[in-house]
Amino acid sequence: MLRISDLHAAYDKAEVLQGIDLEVGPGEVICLIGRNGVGKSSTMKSIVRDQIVVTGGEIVFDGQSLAGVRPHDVIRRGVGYVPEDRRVFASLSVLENLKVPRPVAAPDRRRWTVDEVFRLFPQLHDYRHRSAGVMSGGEQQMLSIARSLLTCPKLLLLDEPHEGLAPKIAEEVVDAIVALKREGVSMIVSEQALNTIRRCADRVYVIDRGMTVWNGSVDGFYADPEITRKFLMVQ
Ligand SMILES: Nc1ncnc2c1ncn2[C@@H]1O[C@H](COP(=O)(O)OP(=O)(O)OP(=O)(O)O)[C@@H](O)[C@H]1O
Repeated sequence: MLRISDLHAAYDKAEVLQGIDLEVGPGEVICLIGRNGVGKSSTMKSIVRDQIVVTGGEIVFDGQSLAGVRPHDVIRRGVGYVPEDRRVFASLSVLENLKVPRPVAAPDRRRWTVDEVFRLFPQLHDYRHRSAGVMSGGEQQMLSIARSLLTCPKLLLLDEPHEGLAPKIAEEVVDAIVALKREGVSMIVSEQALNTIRRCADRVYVIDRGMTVWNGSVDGFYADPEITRKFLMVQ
């Protein structure tokens, strides 16, 4: 579904990605792990061409290169993106936010309706007439995921989905990720919480200094304490 080979990417002249290789298969959930600032968000931004410039390597989605494809066309092709800062429209109500995505005519893709995303996130239904800007961080995260589902993604990119959320809300967001996995949605999740990795990941990629330095199964990840020591502990 998605293959990234030797990806290099830069903000202005600062090259922050210097060799990312990864693959996501249909229905697969992979977690990107690594210390702060190693390039997890930048990898996702490179896929959707958000702020960053790809300077080398290749990103192939659904058999087609994404080189030169404009950000909104990447979304139209079936990549859903939930950025770390959520980007809900603060002055619009929950329902109005959910009406923003334009319907996609793609018979091969799972279509999501507003009612279905309300079933996934019942709080959003309760608050459907409330302004998004006054909702809590967790509710905004749910709204951002729900809105992105309405673009009927084949692949969903979730950047630190429960960053800064209270534990109970964070758990609800993880429950939703697990439910989406059951629905067969492929996902790349930037994740630090080991509990979440155990619950949803099929495979893990460890990123360090803009490069993928390890990948393997979740069991393989936990079986090798050296990986955590070398790439995840703050030095
Ligand atoms: N918009 C930007 N302009 C310039 N540099 C940036 C920008 N966004 C990120 N960077 C830099 O790129 C590098 C990689 O950052 P990135 O956000 O991808 O890391 P991360 O692994 O997602 O970390 P975190 O977990 O802290 O979000 C860092 O050195 C960061 O300072």
